[in-house]
Amino acid sequence: MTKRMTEDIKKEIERLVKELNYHCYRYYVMDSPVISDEEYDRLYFKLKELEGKYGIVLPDSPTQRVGAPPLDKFEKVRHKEPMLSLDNAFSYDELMEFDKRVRRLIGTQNEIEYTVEPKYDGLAIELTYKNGLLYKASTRGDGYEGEDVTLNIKTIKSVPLKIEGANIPDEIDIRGEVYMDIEDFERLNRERQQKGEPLFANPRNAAAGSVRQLDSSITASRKLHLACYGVGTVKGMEFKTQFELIKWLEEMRFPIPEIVRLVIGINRVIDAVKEIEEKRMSFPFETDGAVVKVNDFRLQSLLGVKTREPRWAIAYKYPAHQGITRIKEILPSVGRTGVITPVAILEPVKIGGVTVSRSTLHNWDEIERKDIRVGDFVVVERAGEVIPHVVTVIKERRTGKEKVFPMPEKCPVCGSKVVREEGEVAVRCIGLDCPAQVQERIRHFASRAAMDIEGLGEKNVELLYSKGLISHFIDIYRLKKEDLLGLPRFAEKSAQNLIDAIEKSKHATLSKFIYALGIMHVGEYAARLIAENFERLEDLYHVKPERIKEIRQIGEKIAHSVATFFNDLENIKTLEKLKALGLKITNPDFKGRGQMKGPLDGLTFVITGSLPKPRKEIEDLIESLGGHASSSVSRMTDYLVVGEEPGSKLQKAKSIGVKTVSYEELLKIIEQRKK
Ligand SMILES: NC(=O)c1ccc[n+]([C@@H]2O[C@H](COP(=O)([O-])OP(=O)(O)OC[C@H]3O[C@@H](n4cnc5c(N)ncnc54)[C@H](O)[C@@H]3O)[C@@H](O)[C@H]2O)c1
Ligand SMILES: [Zn+2]
Repeated sequence: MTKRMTEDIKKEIERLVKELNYHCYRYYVMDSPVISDEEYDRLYFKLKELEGKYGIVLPDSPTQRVGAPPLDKFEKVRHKEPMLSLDNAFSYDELMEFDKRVRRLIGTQNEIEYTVEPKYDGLAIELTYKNGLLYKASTRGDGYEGEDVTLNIKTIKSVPLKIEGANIPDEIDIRGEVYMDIEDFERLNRERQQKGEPLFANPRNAAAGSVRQLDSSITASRKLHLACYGVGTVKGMEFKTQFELIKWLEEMRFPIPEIVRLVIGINRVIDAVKEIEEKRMSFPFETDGAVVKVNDFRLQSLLGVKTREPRWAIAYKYPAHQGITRIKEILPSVGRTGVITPVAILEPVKIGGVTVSRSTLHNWDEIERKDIRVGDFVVVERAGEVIPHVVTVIKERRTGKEKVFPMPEKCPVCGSKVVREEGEVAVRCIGLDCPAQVQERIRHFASRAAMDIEGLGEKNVELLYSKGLISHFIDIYRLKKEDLLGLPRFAEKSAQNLIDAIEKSKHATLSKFIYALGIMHVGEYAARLIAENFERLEDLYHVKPERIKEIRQIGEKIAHSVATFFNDLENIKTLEKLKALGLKITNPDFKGRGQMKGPLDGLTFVITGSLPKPRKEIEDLIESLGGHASSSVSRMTDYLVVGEEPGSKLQKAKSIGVKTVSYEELLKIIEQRKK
């Protein structure tokens, strides 16, 4: 390699180190990152690769250290044993490699015993207890030295100030994660928005920011939680395994991770990793992965540590659901009810393996509150099937060229006046013949979850509408093949296909048909509930709102909207015309009128410990009476049903003020509510 090339590589490494160190500062010190974790990880791995390939490692490289040094405003605390980071695996193959490495280093062919726990996305904390009393709490800092945050940590209600029992060590350093539930994070951000304070990018930053400031009354107001999963130095006692440690922590009333699995062999590890991935969406807090640890502490010390991370553990990372990108433009989009929604067109960004290029901005109140401008860098979140949305703007990255996007005065499609009703945030086009609305209604009618007419998507609806062939969904059933032939995009075969698809759609189920009608507030789920309760379409004609409201889980708004629709004579005429055009509706979902509200309607229950009957049976009972049985305690929980040997859910429930009842009390509640 020429001298020139070596120079270039050195420069590149220096540049990466400098950039990454800036991001570490933003992330670990200021608790306010300006790039996404995925982007950070990409740069980090690039640096690591160059370092490995060319053997150039700068002393201040982020690959050589954990976190960032403590802030001067805090007293410093030296950790007796360093608090390390974790190595990452992004695939099951990488987990298998980890297992192979472990077995090779130990020198065994046998399967290894591992624990698998959710990876809490929060702030690592060390709690030192002397003679049973909480003596000091410190942050991880740079791994060797952290910040003294004892006063702040003491305000977290689930942190035991004292450990009691026959079996307690003289001194122990317990490690865990301080975190904030997603709901509380969102509430906090809403409050900050109202006060014009900067928003936190995610619950992790919010938790870290709440602990790493000097006013403990602020920490106390933040609803923080703790999950303990590890230990540093212990004097006067000995733990043999990770699982034994966790059991002891639980016994001593420390909050422990929601799930801790003890398994043998890497295949069972992968099962547990999958289990946590499935359950994590129902956790009230963020989990960004699962942590796999060699269970036996003797084997752990045999394996030892590297500069930054132990060799006996690895974090399997789940796909992220946040990313950071730039808003290229904002487009007002007119929906089928005339509501105009601002949509952000984004520079495409990969979030959890899916490319996201648009995101809803909901309404202009939201734009104003979050101060979102064209050209801004924003944190975008995509969770499950929900449409991606903007969490916050990264104002630090503004150049001054960003543009405010005003509320339109006219409908961008038909030019009609735009109104905003009293007490509503939505802006609506009031044009009766607004093509956008008409086309959206037709497109909705034909969409997969509704009448499922293949070939009648956005483009073709627009084409047929512009040719005057359809101006209402009823016209779909008047289309003839001759109408289509000769249109751009339609040849003999494609025209026949569309006609066939329309013919097929005439055999619809009532639930899909109700959904297809596009009645305000009636989504797929509500449509199904209605179909479960009304046998025939005609039974809905002139229905009273009270009758709809009797249906379990259907509220005032939907009941009113459905009744209004079916009491309108024009609408009934349309439905009759559709029948005359050959529409045949069946209702396989009908369950009879027995589906009315149950005694537990609207209540959420969680079960912990062992009860007189199998858990599944009790959950079924709750659900059959209209209640909801959930697997984890959150603020949404109404009752925690407590059996013998309850788990950590009990503590969680107590710390957030969820009511607890015994099995007998549950039965009493049911009896009382039946009256
Ligand atoms: N966006 C940015 O600018 C930026 C900057 C720096 C770092 N980062 C991100 O931070 C991460 C690296 O941070 P890190 O070094 O703190 O490592 P990490 O957060 O990936 O993993 C290590 C930590 O996991 C925690 N943890 C949670 N649950 C645990 C459990 N059950 N058992 C053991 N530990 C558990 C511990 O606090 C431990 O210190 C990367 O994902 C990176 O993307 C982002
Ligand atoms: Zn319009």
